[in-house]
Amino acid sequence: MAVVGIGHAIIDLFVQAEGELISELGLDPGSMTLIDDSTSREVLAHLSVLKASSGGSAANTLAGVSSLGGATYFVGALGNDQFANNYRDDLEDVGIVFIDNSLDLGASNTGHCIVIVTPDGQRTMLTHLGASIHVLDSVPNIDLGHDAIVCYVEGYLLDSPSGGQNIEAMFSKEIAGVEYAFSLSDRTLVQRRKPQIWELIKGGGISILFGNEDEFLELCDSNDLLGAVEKVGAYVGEGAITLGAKGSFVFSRDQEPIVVPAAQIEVVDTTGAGDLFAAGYLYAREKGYPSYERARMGNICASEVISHFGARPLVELSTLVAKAF
Ligand SMILES: Nc1ncnc2c1ncn2[C@@H]1O[C@H](COP(=O)(O)OP(=O)(O)OP(=O)(O)O)[C@@H](O)[C@H]1O
Ligand SMILES: O=C(O)C(=O)C[C@H](O)[C@H](O)CO
Repeated sequence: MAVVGIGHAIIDLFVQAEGELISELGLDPGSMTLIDDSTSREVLAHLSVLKASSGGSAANTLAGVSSLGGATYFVGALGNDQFANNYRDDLEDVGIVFIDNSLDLGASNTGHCIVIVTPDGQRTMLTHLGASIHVLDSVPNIDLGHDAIVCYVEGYLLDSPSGGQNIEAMFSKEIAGVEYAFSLSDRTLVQRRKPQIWELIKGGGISILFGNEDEFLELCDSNDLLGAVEKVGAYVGEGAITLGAKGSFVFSRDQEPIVVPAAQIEVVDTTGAGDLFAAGYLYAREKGYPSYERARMGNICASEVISHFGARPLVELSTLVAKAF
């Protein structure tokens, strides 16, 4: 069994700032906004970077699965710069096999994300996709010789040129032993790409759907989470909705939805919370645990990543979860 993640390969540049900066920049707190290179330079000229590290939503999830002990592959696209070398090294260091799916042979910069963390631990992101947008230039081969594969696709990819089309092509092609998981990624992304997301959902190729409460409500144009779950559950067998400090909510065809409380933790930086939740959930699922335990492992993994700056775990998650399982 292995987890294959497909996502934007992004270097995260963390800065700390007061909430006023978010309003000065005209941003929606907690959201991800796409920016071009020159805007990125302008913003960075006024800020000091506290920490630069490898990120990207799906890759963060794989770092979590790998730290729990699972086999992982990352399909992405990097530029021709030092950031690309660092990114490759970081993947290798945590045991993730990199599959470069780019058809772009020209020199370009690796994608980066300015992650602004405010005193409440909330993160707001400005992303310059750079070379990462080439990840779905073609439909990747994810048939990697394992008897079972969960292929985890981040919703952010719908912002890449052939993203929607090639995700649909992947989801509609049945491969023995392969299941697809999809993450809604960001409320504003759901707003931008709603018809495309519904097409993917209604196509029936998604086995597991991840997202936070705002993303699910936005997707269903609703204020009622149970109603949203019913709507989505008609097409998707299983899903997990993260609820921030309230924990997570899991649903599946076989049982009533359940809420699983969050770990008690001092929040420093919420970047990667949803990504690491997905890591714990997928690993527990791979190990055959029932829904409640999948979400409980997700909550524990998320609690580690939000207790420090950065979107990747700083401790071995296998050791951390061993205390609770
Ligand atoms: N304040 C908190 N206390 C404890 N756990 C938390 C807290 N905030 C988040 N978590 C954990 O992280 C998980 C994901 O959080 P959240 O619902 O905020 O996801 P998200 O919005 O996708 O996060 P992000 O987009 O920052 O990755 C929650 O299900 C919970 O387990
Ligand atoms: O915090 C999140 O929701 C993330 O998905 C993390 C970022 O997308 C990622 O690290 C940016 O590179």
